[in-house]
Amino acid sequence: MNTREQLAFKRGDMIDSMLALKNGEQNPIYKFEGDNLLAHPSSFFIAGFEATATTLAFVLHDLACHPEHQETLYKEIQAHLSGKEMTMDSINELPFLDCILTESLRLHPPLPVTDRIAVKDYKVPGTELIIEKDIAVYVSVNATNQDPKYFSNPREFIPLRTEKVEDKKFYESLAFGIGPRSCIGKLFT
Ligand code: HEM
Repeated sequence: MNTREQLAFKRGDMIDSMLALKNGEQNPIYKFEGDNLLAHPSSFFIAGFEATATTLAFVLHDLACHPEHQETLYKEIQAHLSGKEMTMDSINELPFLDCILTESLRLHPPLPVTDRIAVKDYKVPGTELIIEKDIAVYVSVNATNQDPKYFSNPREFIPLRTEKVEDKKFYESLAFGIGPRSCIGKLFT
């Protein structure tokens, strides 16, 4: 960041955004400087790197176990990308690749547990269980992603799933979490 600032060189990337926050008007409660500033790119790196690497490893594993899907994906890539520059937009036009990633993430979520803190007392419907305010709640992503209520043959790798979105409580799966604190990087992936 110091080097970028000294060279006054802009790339429109995250470092530029961090410098804009550092040099902009500061909120006295949370100042974008020192460790506070450093924490943001660090959390992006930590949150993004391992999860992406694990996802890719499992996608390759699933494709190796299912050569028929590997062949379909290969043909899709050839048809759309052969002889063209590979860009974010062109990669986003590969629907079967999306299905492969989504299904692999459903079966092998790199973060198999997500957590929240109850903001108020909550009675779990249909039970006598009360989750009290301030209690940490851990949600098993694997249990939801492999629940036969939402996914037929849940342990099978089926990229072209036919469940209707309206029949499911969750669109796709919980691999990127859910709600306002869901994964900020999911659109990059
Ligand atoms: C396939 C790759 C990835 C998977 C499966 C994944 C999964 C997740 C999950 C499950 C969460 C917790 C969400 C929740 O509790 O509801 C999360 C949070 C987060 N992820 Fe990812 N992630 C991936 C890639 C990335 C990348 C590439 C970045 C950064 C560029 C990133 C940055 C973050 C950050 C900053 C959070 C915390 C969000 C918050 O607390 O508001 N992730 N991710």
